[in-house]
Amino acid sequence: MSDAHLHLPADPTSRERLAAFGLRYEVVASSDRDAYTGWFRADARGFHDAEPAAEVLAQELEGLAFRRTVGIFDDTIVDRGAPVATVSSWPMQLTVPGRRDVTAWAISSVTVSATHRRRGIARNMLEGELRTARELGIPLAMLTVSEATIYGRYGFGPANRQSPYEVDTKRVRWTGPVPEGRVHYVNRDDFVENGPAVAERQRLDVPGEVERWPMWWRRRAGLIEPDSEQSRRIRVARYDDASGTPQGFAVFHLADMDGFRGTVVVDHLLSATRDAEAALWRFLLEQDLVVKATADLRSPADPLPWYVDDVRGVRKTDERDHLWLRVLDPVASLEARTYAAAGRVALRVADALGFADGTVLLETDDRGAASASRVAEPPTGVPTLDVPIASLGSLLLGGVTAETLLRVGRVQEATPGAAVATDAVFRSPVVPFTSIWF
Ligand SMILES: CC(=O)SCCNC(=O)CCNC(=O)[C@H](O)C(C)(C)COP(=O)(O)OP(=O)(O)OC[C@H]1O[C@@H](n2cnc3c(N)ncnc32)[C@H](O)[C@@H]1OP(=O)(O)O
Repeated sequence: MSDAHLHLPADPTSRERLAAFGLRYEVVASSDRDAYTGWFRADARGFHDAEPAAEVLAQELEGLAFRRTVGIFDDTIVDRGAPVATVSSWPMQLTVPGRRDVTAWAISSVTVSATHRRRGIARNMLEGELRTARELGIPLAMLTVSEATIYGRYGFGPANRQSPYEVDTKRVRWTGPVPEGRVHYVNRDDFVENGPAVAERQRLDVPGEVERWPMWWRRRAGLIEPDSEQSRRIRVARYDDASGTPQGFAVFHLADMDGFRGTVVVDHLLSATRDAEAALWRFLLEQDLVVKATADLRSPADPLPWYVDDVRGVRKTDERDHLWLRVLDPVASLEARTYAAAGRVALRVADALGFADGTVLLETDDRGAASASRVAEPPTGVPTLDVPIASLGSLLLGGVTAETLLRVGRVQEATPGAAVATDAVFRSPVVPFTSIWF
């Protein structure tokens, strides 16, 4: 990863606009320990988290230094060391249909202090982020969100969904495959050591998957505060294939153990092969002294119900938006993925912020390769769809059809049948999913 994003100054347009309200908008360098610490304190406060413990803070200061951290400062407040707004961002690979990836601008830690809300600070920060990404030549931005009502106004559209599951483990019997490899208990360090290679083999399988960073592994394994009660509860099981290569991990803990009728809480299940996925689920569902298994953050298309005899023993307890995408360069974003069929479609993109406004002609061949170009007008006879920028983000990974967006008024047909023609090209066989928060 280049570190150009760490050195680019804060976006001048937002800097000027925020200065008019007496606010300083600045990149906080990780080398400036006091300011950097203040930024992390403000970030935690913005999400109503506890003040970070010293040992956690020390690790965050090192482990998240690959991110660009931006703060907005109000020099008139008492606690001037902490910014009144935070955002962090970095380039990260995003998988798109066709087992390909594209560099996207990941945005995280968006907070505005409770004392400074609803006066346009987030708007300036987000618009600044988008201009920064463009300045760096990055074709799209992405985030996982706390609320679904915040980011549409900046041109982000929901691109995939996530679900938690609950299994009545006494009710179901495993009917899925029983692979040849083995499940082993391993210590938590093993997940940090061998997990990244497994994730790297899995990443391109599913559109919407993203890269992970070293601290993610340590946090997931409970190694940030290894001696806390919560961390000590974490167990890790690894699946090795018949040749002994690690192909998957289940990170889990046991809850509600009173009366020996516990719950297996699956914190993360990672698998590079179908065998690993099946073996790990079987291991988790067949625990003794347990009556329930729960797993948060799984794909709404997870095969879990199909592994067991009584499909009603597996319940999807919710389903909601997860990854949101904001296309900045429609040509590069559309050309990054492959397509289901040969075809020509014109997309008249409306983008109030101007990044992607205009018409793009997408031409795909029968191998799925695409070329996209900006055109003044859609060529005669080419199916043409009017696409607000947020809807382009929703369509990109194939997580929703143009036909659905047409029904609900989130795209319009400029030529009759354009939605069906778009879907014929955009259709993707793998339901997009992002298996982490960032
Ligand atoms: C990727 C991530 O980090 S997701 C995490 C987002 N952050 C959080 O959830 C932490 C708690 N919330 C906050 O810190 C703040 O409320 C923020 C960052 C969401 C918004 O900050 P503000 O500075 O108050 O937003 P700002 O004043 O710029 O408002 C911009 C617009 O968003 C709207 N808006 C702001 N927050 C919300 C919200 N939570 N729900 C719905 N609309 C909102 C405003 O009404 C305004 O609308 P308009 O464009 O129609 O005028």
